[in-house]
Amino acid sequence: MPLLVHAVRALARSRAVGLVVVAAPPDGVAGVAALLDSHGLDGKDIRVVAGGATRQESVRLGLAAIPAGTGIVLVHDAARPLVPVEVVDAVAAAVRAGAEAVVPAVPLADTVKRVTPAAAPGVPEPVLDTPDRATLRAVQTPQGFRLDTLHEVHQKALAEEAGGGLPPVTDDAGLVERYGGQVVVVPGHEEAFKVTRPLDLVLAEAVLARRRASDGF
Ligand SMILES: Nc1ccn([C@@H]2O[C@H](COP(=O)(O)OP(=O)(O)OP(=O)(O)O)[C@@H](O)[C@H]2O)c(=O)n1
Ligand SMILES: C[C@](O)(CO)[C@H](O)COP(=O)(O)O
Repeated sequence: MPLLVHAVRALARSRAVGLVVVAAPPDGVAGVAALLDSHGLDGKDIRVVAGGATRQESVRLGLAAIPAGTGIVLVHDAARPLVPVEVVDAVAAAVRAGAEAVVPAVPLADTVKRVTPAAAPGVPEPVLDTPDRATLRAVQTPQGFRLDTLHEVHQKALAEEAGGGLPPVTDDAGLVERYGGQVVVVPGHEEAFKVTRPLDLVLAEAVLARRRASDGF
């Protein structure tokens, strides 16, 4: 099953989710819609829209497809197909309980160094400092927001970009932070990792095999 289907299914399985909007490559909207249609995803309403050139633009275009009056929106990566439903539920619950922006995250296993990035790959990089690992978190998705909050920060960012302003952020919570909002972290899950490198695919296969063996997932 394609990773995208797993990612949509991970959201659709949550009782907190009523509608899933998928931002697809503009020339792939019909194909993605047909793919998702063929998988009958928990009977949830699935809409596919044309995405943008960056993640931030895709999110903004996806937001436009969400009915006004919706209270909570979760933004997920297709690249995090195995997020457990408990994480989806916990993020939605934290927004419902009053947080304006919620991020699932896990502590870091590695010590992290801040460096001056090298001009070319392989060139030694001078270390600037070592942040206290206890204060760092690796953040995941889905990230949860009040719809009005997320809409407002995306519109502000769009206006700034039009004026040649700040570059796109790498996650939506970053936009809330940029405009002074309060983001909170809730526990994420090691299985919500991002499938980016070849080794991640091996790990994803192993997680799926374990789930199949243990609960017929
Ligand atoms: N134009 C884009 C680019 C990305 N995404 C979303 O953002 C997620 C992360 O995308 P990307 O930055 O391409 O992640 P990776 O492929 O993991 O690349 P890298 O970590 O190397 O940046 C994707 O899963 C997708 O859901 C999007 O909606 N629209
Ligand atoms: C949103 C995210 O997955 C949080 O870790 C991450 O920032 C996405 O980054 P990418 O470079 O767009 O994959």
